Amino acid sequence: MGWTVKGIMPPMRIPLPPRAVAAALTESGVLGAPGPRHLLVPGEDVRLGEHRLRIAHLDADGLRAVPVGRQVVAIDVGVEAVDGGTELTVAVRGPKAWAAELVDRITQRAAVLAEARVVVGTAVLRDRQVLAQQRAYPPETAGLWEFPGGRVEPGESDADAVRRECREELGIDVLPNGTVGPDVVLADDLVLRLYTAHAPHGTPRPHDHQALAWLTEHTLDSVPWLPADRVLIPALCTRLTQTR
Ligand SMILES: Nc1nc2c([nH]c(=O)n2[C@H]2C[C@H](O)[C@@H](COP(=O)(O)OP(=O)(O)OP(=O)(O)O)O2)c(=O)[nH]1
Repeated sequence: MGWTVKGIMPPMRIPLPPRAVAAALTESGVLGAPGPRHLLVPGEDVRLGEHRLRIAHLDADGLRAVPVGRQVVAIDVGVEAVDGGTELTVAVRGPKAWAAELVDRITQRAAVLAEARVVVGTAVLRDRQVLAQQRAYPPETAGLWEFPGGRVEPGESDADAVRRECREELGIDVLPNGTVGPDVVLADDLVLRLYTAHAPHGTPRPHDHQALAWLTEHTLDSVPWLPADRVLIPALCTRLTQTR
C-alpha cells in the first residue's frame, strides 16, 4: 500500500456553505468508514478498515482524527467561511489516495446537505446552566434527552422557529444569539442545528416532555442524549465553561 508521510492538499475554495461542509464531517461515511453510516462523536473512535482513529475535534471549523495506540494514520480537515463559500484544508497521514478521496466525499455530501431541511435545537442558557428535556414519545426515543426545538417551517427563519418552539414547548420567550457546534446529520436531507439563547424571564414548564433539567458543564454528560445531540455535547460543554 502506498503511504503519504503527510498528504496536504492545497487549500481549495468550494462554492458551498461552510455549515453544509462541516455537517458532512459528522458522518462516518465521509471518512470512508465501511458499513452503515453512523455519527462521529468527539472522544470516540472510528474504524477505517484496519485503522482506528479517535475523533479529537469535531466542530463548525472542522474535524481532527488522531491515531489510536500504535496506528499512524491521522486526518485533519479545516473549514473556513470565505466569500462565496468555503475554504477547505485537508491534511492526512495515511494511504496515498485518502486525501483526494476525502475531498471528493466531502464535496459530494456537502452539496446534498446544502439543501437539507433544518431542525433547530435551543440551548437555553442561564447562570452557566443549559436546559434539557426528556422525550416522552415515540417509544424508541422516550426517556432520551434533547434540546427544545423542532423543524423549521417553510418560509420561517431559524430564529423564528427557535422562538416559536420554545413558546410552544416551554411557555417562555427566548432570545437566540448564536450557534454551537456543526450541523449534525439526522437523515439524508435533514440536519440538527443547535442555537444558544437567553430566556431572561419566566419559568420553563414541559408541555410534551417527561421532564426538564438544568445541566452544568459537570452534569451535561450525565443524561442519555439522542444520538445527534451527543455529537454536540463537547462543544456545548466548552461553551458553558466560557459563559459568565
Ligand atoms: N427538537 C429536537 N429534535 C431533535 C434533537 N435531536 C434530534 O435528533 N432531534 C430529532 C428528533 C425528531 O426526529 C426531529 C425533530 O422533528 P420534529 O420537530 O418534527 O419533532 P417531533 O418530536 O414531532 O418528531 P417527528 O414526529 O417529526 O419525528 O429531530 C434535539 O435536540 N431537539
